[in-house]
Amino acid sequence: MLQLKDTALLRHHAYVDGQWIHADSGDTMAVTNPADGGIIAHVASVGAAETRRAIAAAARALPGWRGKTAKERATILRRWYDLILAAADDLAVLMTAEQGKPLAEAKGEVSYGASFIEWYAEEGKRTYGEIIPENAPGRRILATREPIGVVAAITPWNFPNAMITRKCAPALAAGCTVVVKPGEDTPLSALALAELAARAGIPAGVFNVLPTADYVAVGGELTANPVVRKLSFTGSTEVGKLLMKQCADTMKKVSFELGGNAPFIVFDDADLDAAVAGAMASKYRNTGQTCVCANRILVQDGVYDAFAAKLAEAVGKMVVGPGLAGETQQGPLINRQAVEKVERHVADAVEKGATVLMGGKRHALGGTFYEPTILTNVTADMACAREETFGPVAPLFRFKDEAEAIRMANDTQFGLAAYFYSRDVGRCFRVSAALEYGIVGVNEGIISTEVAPFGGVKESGIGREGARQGIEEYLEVKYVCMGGLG
Ligand SMILES: NC(=O)c1ccc[n+]([C@@H]2O[C@H](COP(=O)([O-])OP(=O)(O)OC[C@H]3O[C@@H](n4cnc5c(N)ncnc54)[C@H](O)[C@@H]3O)[C@@H](O)[C@H]2O)c1
Ligand SMILES: O=C[C@H](O)CS(=O)(=O)O
Repeated sequence: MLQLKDTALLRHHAYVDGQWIHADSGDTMAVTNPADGGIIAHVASVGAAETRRAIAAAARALPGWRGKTAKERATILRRWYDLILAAADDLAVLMTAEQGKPLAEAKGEVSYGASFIEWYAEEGKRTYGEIIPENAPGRRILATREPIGVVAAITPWNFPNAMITRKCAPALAAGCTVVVKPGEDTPLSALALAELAARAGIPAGVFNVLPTADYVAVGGELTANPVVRKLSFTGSTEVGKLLMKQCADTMKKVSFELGGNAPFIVFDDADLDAAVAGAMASKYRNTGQTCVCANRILVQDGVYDAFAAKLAEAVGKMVVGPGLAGETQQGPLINRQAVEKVERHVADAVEKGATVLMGGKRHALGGTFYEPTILTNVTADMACAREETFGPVAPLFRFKDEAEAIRMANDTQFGLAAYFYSRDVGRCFRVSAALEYGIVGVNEGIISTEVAPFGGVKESGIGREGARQGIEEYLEVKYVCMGGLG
């Protein structure tokens, strides 16, 4: 049984139009703890009909919500922010229980997620328009920014709190209303956010949450319903492509935060201890299950052996265990399929000539636990070079010079995050300019923050979240030509 201070945060129903509702069919889905496979809760699993009602509720709530001043919306969002921080311990326990990440990481995610609400409560007051010098006498030319309307948000399991607030905070601040479909593995974090939104005074219909195992039906309604004017999706590139096609018939505005294949480059002029610390943070965060995890570690020949030895020493100290256990630094993978993908990548690499320096097999804890792993002598023909492993595997590649490092780093259809370590300032500017990615960490392994524009290029996505840019995704520009002014 989950140990919560505020048991009302554990919700089992969908949240539609300010009401907690069962699925029309009575269907529920089990939410399991990846650490032990135990069932934490049974949650309503809704379908297309409930989705239509949620969209209709969001449409009804839109005039009242967009009709508030940005300051009035900011006051309510600020209350939501304060309530989330006050409930951080419970929100972290819920998150670790359903997703598996270590409790310390879960607490970090709650703060990170809340930071978007704090940031956009203020940004909503700055959605300035323009008065443009008229092109003819008797006119005033205005360009205003207006909320796009009803927004659909579809979010993943790996950051079950922050991926929701990173979308909903700018959307709500801009005056939009939102219908959220969270990942089916992790609905509890989303439903707890809905409970706190209600307590904060976010009006009925403004923020709706649809837990479901039938994501095809719910997603199908969200992408086909003409009342929905915007889809914001975070998840795999494969699903992103499908949803983009489904949105085409109603010409929705879309933004996508998709898969990655991050290179992590270590030049021979790098501070190797800093590079190891950065690699540990980037690679093994959330057991390697983040879109910006280092997926390929490229090390220049002259420092390859020294870096590998230092990394192995650090990895060997990691504590693997259930996320709720205090000392845990690496938890379980989300499910059996995730473990099987990691096993497939390791087996493929070894078969093609890679060496297992550390780990390389399921952890003695069983279940979905996997040993933190380092592979050496990895080459571009291996699956882990082309696909997102999404697990605790650090594949080390060799390169000779800067030109080869850049060519290897860019040799992918993905373009979300890239990292490199160097103490040569000229190299830092050259390489960050040459890397085909939306995000570049220079001598930094953790780069995500609400103040910066987060997003990918190529097949890693469209649009940005966070920063000034993040609210633009939920606004439309209206040009008003005011004539007859004499
Ligand atoms: N770029 C980012 O910011 C970011 C953040 C987190 C995760 N991701 C990516 O997400 C992937 C892992 O997350 P995941 O396994 O949840 O991804 P996923 O694409 O399988 O699922 C993401 C969401 O889409 C829903 N979904 C899946 N198929 C659908 C369909 N046919 N119709 C409607 N909805 C559907 C799921 O229920 C879930 O809510 C990785 O590729 C990771 O890189 C990217
Ligand atoms: O997994 C994707 C998330 O966007 C990672 S982060 O928390 O934004 O770094």
